[in-house]
Amino acid sequence: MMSRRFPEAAAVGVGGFVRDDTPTEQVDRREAVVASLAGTVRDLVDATIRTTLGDAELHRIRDDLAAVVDRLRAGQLPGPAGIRYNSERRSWNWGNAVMGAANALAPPLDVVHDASGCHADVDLGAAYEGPPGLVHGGVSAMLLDHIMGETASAMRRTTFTGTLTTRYRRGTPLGPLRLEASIVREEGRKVFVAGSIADADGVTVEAEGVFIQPAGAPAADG
Ligand SMILES: CCCCCCCC/C=C\CCCCCCCC(=O)SCCNC(=O)CCNC(=O)[C@H](O)C(C)(C)COP(=O)(O)OP(=O)(O)OC[C@H]1O[C@@H](n2cnc3c(N)ncnc32)[C@H](O)[C@@H]1OP(=O)(O)O
Repeated sequence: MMSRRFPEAAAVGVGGFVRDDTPTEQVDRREAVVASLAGTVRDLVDATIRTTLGDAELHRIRDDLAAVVDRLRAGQLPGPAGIRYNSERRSWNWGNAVMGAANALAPPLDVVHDASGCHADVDLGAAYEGPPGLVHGGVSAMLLDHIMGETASAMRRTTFTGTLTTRYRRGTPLGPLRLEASIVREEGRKVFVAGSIADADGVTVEAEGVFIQPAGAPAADG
């Protein structure tokens, strides 16, 4: 498996874009496997939060899980997963906090690029609670940061969050939610993006963000 820095990443001084010539079909197969594992770990997180079992049983379960962790540790990357891509332009970032297929902490967000920007439908459970029954404000900001960042990047350029402003109009209930984002305008290396989270009754959080193409990164249309 060949590995070298993505030239654009080197230009902007950011590591972690790694060329990886695993064929797409093999990447897809592996992604399904790690996503299935992460799905079960996500169930584990939810089950752990909501368990009412007694202390002795929880100690036994903890020991069983510690043994599972040891099995996973038998083969590990030396650091975080980063973003990998192959010559067919298939890229994968399985550790990403918001959409990483292998990351049980990620809801995960399945972002769809559409004509006006991006949207995603997500169903947030007990692990994302802040106020009782409501989504943690930091989680809302994290999900918006991601979908707005993907919108700014538009699958063709690197942008980083410069400023993200969120307005929490009312509590966001746990359960099914819709995220949307679109580009408002661009000024040089700055991309201004609007985003929102909505439940069945309408918008709960609005956001504005300035996403910046780092100096040295290729021009928007380059
Ligand atoms: C070949 C294609 C490849 C495509 C690859 C696509 C990959 C897509 C993959 C997956 C999508 C994932 C989506 C991710 C979503 C999540 C995003 C995050 O979580 S990002 C992590 C959090 N953010 C940071 O850690 C940034 C840390 N900050 C910085 O790195 C710098 O401060 C940076 C880049 C933001 C600005 O640095 P400077 O050196 O470029 O900035 P200066 O030259 O001083 O300013 C340029 C302009 O920007 C304004 N500016 C600078 N900083 C600003 C800020 N913080 N807020 C607002 N404006 C700012 C300035 O006023 C200036 O504007 P004037 O040109 O004068 O009009």
